[in-house]
Amino acid sequence: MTDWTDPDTFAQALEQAETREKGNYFENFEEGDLIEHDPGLTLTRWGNEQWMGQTLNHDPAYWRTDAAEARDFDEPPIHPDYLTAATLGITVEDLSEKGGYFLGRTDVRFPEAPVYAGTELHVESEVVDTATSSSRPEYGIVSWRTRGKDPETGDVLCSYERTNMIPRREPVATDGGATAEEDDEPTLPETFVTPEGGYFEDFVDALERADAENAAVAYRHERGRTQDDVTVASLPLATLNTAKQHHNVDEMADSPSGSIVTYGDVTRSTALGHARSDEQTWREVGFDDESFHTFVAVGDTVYAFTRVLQAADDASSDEAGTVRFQHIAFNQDDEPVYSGTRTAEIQKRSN
Ligand SMILES: C/C(=C\C(=O)O)C(=O)SCCNC(=O)CCNC(=O)[C@H](O)C(C)(C)COP(=O)(O)OP(=O)(O)OC[C@H]1O[C@@H](n2cnc3c(N)ncnc32)[C@H](O)[C@@H]1OP(=O)(O)O
Repeated sequence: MTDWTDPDTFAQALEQAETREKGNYFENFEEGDLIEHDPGLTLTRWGNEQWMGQTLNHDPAYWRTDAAEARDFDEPPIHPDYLTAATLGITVEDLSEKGGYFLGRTDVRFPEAPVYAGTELHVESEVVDTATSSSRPEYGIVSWRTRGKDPETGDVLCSYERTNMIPRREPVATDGGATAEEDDEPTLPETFVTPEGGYFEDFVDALERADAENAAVAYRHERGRTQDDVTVASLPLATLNTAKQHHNVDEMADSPSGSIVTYGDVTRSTALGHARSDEQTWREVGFDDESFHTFVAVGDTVYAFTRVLQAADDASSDEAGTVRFQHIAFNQDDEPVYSGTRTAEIQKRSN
């Protein structure tokens, strides 16, 4: 009788067998398609704390009841970074498990009301754009509008538009992409101003000083977080993110990165954690123009750099003001790995 586990026999069996594939190719997506994602998860306090702890998001309002109550929360809520990562993680099986790269995201928005542990997350996505990648014939570029909902109330808890490169079943002829233009000389302001503290007034004051001196409010944060198996593989899996980029070393050996890479939401949340450690965050409003510039892998260290763009006294609470930042995550070689703008309400000093 044939022993199917004999190595030579089994090698032949593998050659003959068809693979039951996962995920979708570029050709499977058509503008207007609405996809309801089967996976869903209950946002737990454990998942929240695991995410926040590993990404150095230590805002006490998300950890301690008294600090939560001081911010008008009933209890420590689910952190917006974990909510965003879970909303995206659930979509990967349908949208991007086939491979390709998470290029960017914009219009990330949260409602004013906090989300609490115990909420079940249901997620749907709509294909909003499909485009040819002129530089990479084996890929197309797909954008989706995704909404994470509380099925009990129907409330949208997190929404955004995300863009990925997605492998094509059949490569197409392309024009090879535009040739890179010569970069202009960088024209950075001569002076960088650093806020003296982390309250709203400190950002307003820094912007006023920068305006008077024709300078920028820009500074780096000291903390760094080296990527390890937990951040690269465990955190995305905990959000049901099935992208092989994060947990299949064997498959990734032949990819441009050569190995598994950090989930984009871990990279950005880590950089944001560093930035938030130097401010008095009141509430996250949203994120725009997020881009992932290059891979982050096990052994790389994620640092953060912040520019303060704008401040306005128009927050949802009298106790805070609104500040718009640009955050840039960078690695140990000073290469930008992520950038995005963030609108957040920052606590006022008087409180
Ligand atoms: C969840 C998840 C995966 C998943 O979801 O399952 C993940 O977490 S995975 C980890 C996080 N992720 C990364 O680690 C990627 C980091 N990144 C890179 O390693 C490089 O970026 C690259 C190798 C991908 C490309 O490298 P590159 O070829 O040199 O890059 P570019 O030429 O800039 O972009 C090529 C084409 O994408 C267009 N393009 C770029 N950005 C945007 C955008 N924001 N919106 C719309 N189109 C965009 C561009 O317009 C060009 O289009 P054309 O092909 O038509 O010219």
